[in-house]
Amino acid sequence: MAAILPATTKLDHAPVMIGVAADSGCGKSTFLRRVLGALGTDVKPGHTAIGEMLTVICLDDYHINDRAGRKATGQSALDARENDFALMGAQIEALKQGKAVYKPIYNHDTGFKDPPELIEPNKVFVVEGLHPIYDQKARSQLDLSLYIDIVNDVKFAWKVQRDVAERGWTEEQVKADIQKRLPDFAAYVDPQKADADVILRYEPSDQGLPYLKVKLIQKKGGPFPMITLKKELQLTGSKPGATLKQYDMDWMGSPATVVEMDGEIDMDNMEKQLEDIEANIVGLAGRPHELRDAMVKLKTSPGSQNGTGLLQAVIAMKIREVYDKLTGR
Ligand SMILES: Nc1ncnc2c1ncn2[C@@H]1O[C@H](COP(=O)(O)OP(=O)(O)OP(=O)(O)O)[C@@H](O)[C@H]1O
Ligand SMILES: O=C(CO)[C@H](O)[C@H](O)COP(=O)(O)O
Repeated sequence: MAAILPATTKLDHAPVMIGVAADSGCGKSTFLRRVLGALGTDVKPGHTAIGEMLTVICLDDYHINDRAGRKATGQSALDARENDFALMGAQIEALKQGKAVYKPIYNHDTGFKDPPELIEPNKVFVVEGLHPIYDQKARSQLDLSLYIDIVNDVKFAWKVQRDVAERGWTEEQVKADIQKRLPDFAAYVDPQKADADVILRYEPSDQGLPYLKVKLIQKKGGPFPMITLKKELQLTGSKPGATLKQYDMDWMGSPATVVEMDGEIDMDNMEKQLEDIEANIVGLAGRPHELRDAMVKLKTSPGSQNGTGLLQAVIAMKIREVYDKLTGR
């Protein structure tokens, strides 16, 4: 079976490719729901989520070995040597050219590789996983790349909360698992944040965990259409309140403009506070109250009260802006 098929479908524009790099369990599902909302489309859940406008490719499918194979090599799935970047790059390039591909499948339930599946052309592809920006070939096909940068203390707090409550792990086991992944994460995943167009970084709040300080780090002169703030904004109400501010910084050698939110929206006064935030943002390019409405719609999803949800919703609207610009929609 050929891994790449000739172009058959005539799209009226080249597919738009969005790369989302993040460690596993970092909230990509929630983020993708926000992107679907901004594009006004939906996908059918399945191994590969596919809709009439957008297809989500999980790059775990390009793991070379199955779980037992990795045990034999002694290498983790984060290790570049465990991922077929040549095939990944060739298939992302083919999809960008409007071709169909037979993409491999890595089955997380069984730990085996399943038979390849046919991926047909679509208007937008989100390629998400550990390494969308790692290899030059795949990276060069992306119209926009996002890195979700979660500092270890935050990752640890979330994982403990989920794995201890829902999966029967002890806190020590969660800690050991994170520690085991750290060297390969630092070697193969984390460096991608230097090359991403936009970085969403989660740190502990100045008021300490569980509150968060979230930074939207927008590289200057790149494909991400930047937002700025009219002024610094303080939101009061229930603890801890929130501060939104903006400043410039050097991000790993690139000049960047950062919009930061530290703290939380008062959920009893959510709509009003979101209106104040939305009115204070310059360059959002949305419909009136779109940000407020998107946040209210997903208010029970993780992060909807803090900067993770707010700035994910902003990025989702920006993905639509990039799509509109590239396709003349
Ligand atoms: N913004 C957030 N604020 C707080 N907790 C979060 C946030 N995003 C994710 N989490 C935590 O992480 C867990 C995983 O989130 P989610 O289900 O969206 O990730 P995922 O899509 O399974 O991860 P991935 O696809 O990256 O493996 C949630 O159950 C929640 O505990
Ligand atoms: O980091 C990961 C990406 O999701 C997984 O650990 C990797 O894909 C291996 O999967 P599994 O643990 O199911 O064998």
